[in-house]
Amino acid sequence: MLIGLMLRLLGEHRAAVWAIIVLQVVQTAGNLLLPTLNASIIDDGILANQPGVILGLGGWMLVLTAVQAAAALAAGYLGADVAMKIGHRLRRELFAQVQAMSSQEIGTFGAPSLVTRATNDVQQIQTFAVLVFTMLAAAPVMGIGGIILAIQQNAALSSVVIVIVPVLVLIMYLIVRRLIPLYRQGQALIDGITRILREQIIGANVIRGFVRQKHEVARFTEANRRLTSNNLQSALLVAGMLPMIMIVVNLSSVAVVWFGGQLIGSGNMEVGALTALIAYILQILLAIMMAMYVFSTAPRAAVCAERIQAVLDVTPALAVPAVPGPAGAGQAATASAPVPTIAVPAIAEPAAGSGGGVEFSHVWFAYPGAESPVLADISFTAGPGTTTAIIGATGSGKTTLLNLLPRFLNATSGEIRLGGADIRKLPADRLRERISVVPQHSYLFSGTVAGNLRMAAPGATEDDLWRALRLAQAEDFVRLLPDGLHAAVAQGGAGLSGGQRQRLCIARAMLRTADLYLFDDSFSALDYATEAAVTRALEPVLAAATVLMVAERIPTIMGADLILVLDEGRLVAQGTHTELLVSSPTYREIAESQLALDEQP
Ligand SMILES: Nc1ncnc2c1ncn2[C@@H]1O[C@H](COP(=O)(O)OP(=O)(O)OP(=O)(O)O)[C@@H](O)[C@H]1O
Repeated sequence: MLIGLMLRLLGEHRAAVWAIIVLQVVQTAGNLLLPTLNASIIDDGILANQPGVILGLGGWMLVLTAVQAAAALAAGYLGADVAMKIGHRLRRELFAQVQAMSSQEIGTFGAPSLVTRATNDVQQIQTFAVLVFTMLAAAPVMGIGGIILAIQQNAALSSVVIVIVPVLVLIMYLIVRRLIPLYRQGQALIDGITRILREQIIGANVIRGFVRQKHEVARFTEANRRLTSNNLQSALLVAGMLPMIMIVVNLSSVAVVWFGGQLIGSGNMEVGALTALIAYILQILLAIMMAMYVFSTAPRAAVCAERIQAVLDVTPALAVPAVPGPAGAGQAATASAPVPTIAVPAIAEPAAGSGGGVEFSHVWFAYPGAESPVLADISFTAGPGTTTAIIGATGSGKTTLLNLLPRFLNATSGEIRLGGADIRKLPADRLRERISVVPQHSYLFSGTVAGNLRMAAPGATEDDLWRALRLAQAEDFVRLLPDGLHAAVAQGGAGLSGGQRQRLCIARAMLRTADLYLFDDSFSALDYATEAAVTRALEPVLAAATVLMVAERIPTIMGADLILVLDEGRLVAQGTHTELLVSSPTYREIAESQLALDEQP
């Protein structure tokens, strides 16, 4: 997985990667030549009393060192540059993928894990790439070159390497085998701690309100302890590797000096040759250590690569297939739901000027892994220029039904038509351009009031923005903000009241001229008078469009052309207010209970 991912990412940096390899070869070759020059200085210069040789070879050593330093610098710079670009690309790919994923798909990973994958995991891959460029590229040249040059100095003494290498490889194998599960567990623990932190920051007031600080501190402390313990275990293993290697390396140096000393004593070896041989053996061992270090970090990078690839491998269920497959393609998880599925027709252009009439025909929907469908066999028609209200108990599937239209969720079976065209045949963006949504939870983004409104219509003028604010009864409070349209809005709209946020969301939706407007309980935070003012203002603007609105309050919906009554995912009745009062016991029950509440003193 790691190799596959790296090869794919390095594809567009081939020239830079080759340059890094060449530069590493140059700098390592320089490293390898230095002991031979040094041996010549000792044997042919110092011992032979030849100052000219010492100066000449010393000069070459200086030149070589300069070249080596320049190559190392250039390789380091290029390596870091390519690694950062890999990280940049991975983050971009992950971001685009998360944008394309449906809420169910995001839910399977969890938002905190996706954040860790796009930050920490990418960082691990980046760090690994730097190590590969700096160490792994140099290690083979250094190791193989060192062996050749060591044998050249003395073949018999060089055989010490044959003993050491398997010992070092065994040490590395044992440690890496233990590291892999630890790193895998470590990344999951980071996900966990991110999730707890996120919940505690977002839900700070709930925690304080229920005086649960102690419990939350204990929860965080436990997660923190487990992460620390995991990190300590892996750090200890990596740290323990170095002394073990050093023991093996030092013992081998002692052996070389011992046997080399005897060879010099018997006149079978020069002093310079022994110094060079020791230097080469150290270089061979250094090469092995570098490779071992890279391999000891590889398991963490491999785990991260696996986690990143798992996200990238998701085929977003909402992506419009080039050649459409069966319903729910890319939505494998829904296959287990006990609902029928049908084939998707081929992509076709929607009928031009067909308006925004909505038609549901035997639509079913089940969340992935759910035992029973949330929506069952829903059929209704909402003509252009009409308002259709959806009412039902909490959890009856109202939001789910609305979410099917812009394909935030894909129907498991059945057909939904907008303006006569099957919505699965339309590219998601084109479909969504025809729809304007006021979501149940009024979410605003960090920026300004104008920036938030222009999400719906980037080209809107300030006059347009004020007009939309006026429709949503939001003009007055925005005028009172210190910078008006340019007042800062915090993430999520913190700093604004629920009603203010809701009115800004309504204004945002009103900026878009759409065929279909979806209001999901969009007046719930408004008082009766404001709600009545908003609906009055919206009426002429929405006259030609199709409006689908979820609402809890009977007065909000009683003027609707069609009211759908949902009960546990089933459409139990449809009609106008007057019709339903007669024909639907469920509707009558809702109406009577609200009336009773309203009449209470
Ligand atoms: N992401 C999800 N995964 C699994 N089940 C879900 C998910 N979202 C909602 N549900 C379930 O689907 C059912 C319908 O939810 P939905 O939000 O559509 O109801 P609703 O009628 O809009 O409720 P409310 O009036 O409380 O907003 C509920 O039983 C809920 O538990």
